[in-house]
Amino acid sequence: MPNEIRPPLTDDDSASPTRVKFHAYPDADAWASACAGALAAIVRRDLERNGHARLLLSGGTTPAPVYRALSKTPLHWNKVDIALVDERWLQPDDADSNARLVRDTLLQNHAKAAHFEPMTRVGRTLEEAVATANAHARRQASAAVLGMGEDGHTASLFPGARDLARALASHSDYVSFDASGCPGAGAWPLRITLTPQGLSKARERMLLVRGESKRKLLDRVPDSDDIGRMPVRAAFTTPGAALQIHWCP
Ligand SMILES: O=C1O[C@H](COP(=O)(O)O)[C@@H](O)[C@H](O)[C@H]1O
Repeated sequence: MPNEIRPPLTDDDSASPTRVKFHAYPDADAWASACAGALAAIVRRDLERNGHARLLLSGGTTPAPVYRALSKTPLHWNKVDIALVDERWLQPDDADSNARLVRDTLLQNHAKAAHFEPMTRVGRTLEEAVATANAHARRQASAAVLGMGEDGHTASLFPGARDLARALASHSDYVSFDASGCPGAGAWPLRITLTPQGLSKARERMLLVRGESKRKLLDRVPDSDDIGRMPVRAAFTTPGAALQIHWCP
């Protein structure tokens, strides 16, 4: 992957420590409850200020305990929109879809009343799904909740993918993404993903990370100058809200 790929909106591509805050917790329970508390505070603030709130959520394996904890928080969930940071090109109820993860973990308990916008729908083409995600993205997100894969991907921005440069440079909030040949994409190479352009608009930015190997990976991000190999760097360098990293072993 060439070195020259850069996020489009970044004047200064150095990952400034002033824009990144690292929160470490002793265990998964403390981590989940603190992250859920931080998200609840963001939602509450936007409900008070604007009368509505909107969260962009990642899938994968990491965030489930946070979403479960958040689902039990009493909020005016009927005024909250839940959308996805990225999705695998699967039917909306597929067990491996990010929509299913959000439904099974967050959209329970109090949070059942939230309004969910899955990206995929039976009969919807990939192009229609991307267009719909971009139309919904006109409403500013209260927060974008990101994850990070062991390969350094975030959202569905995969290292070494042929679509990466196009996604990083896109002026759309969401794009389709072909991650064929990227081991980190698993059995689901075709994706829809938030771009740095979309990320730049979120009022708050969180990165949820667990485990020692990912912590070592995180430590390497500020010194990595190759976003093509380390797309999570976009979370550090894209202008906008500071990046709040929440980590536990
Ligand atoms: O495929 C994906 O992976 C990332 C990271 O997932 P994890 O299982 O390592 O937590 C996730 O953030 C993204 O939403 C998902 O589509």
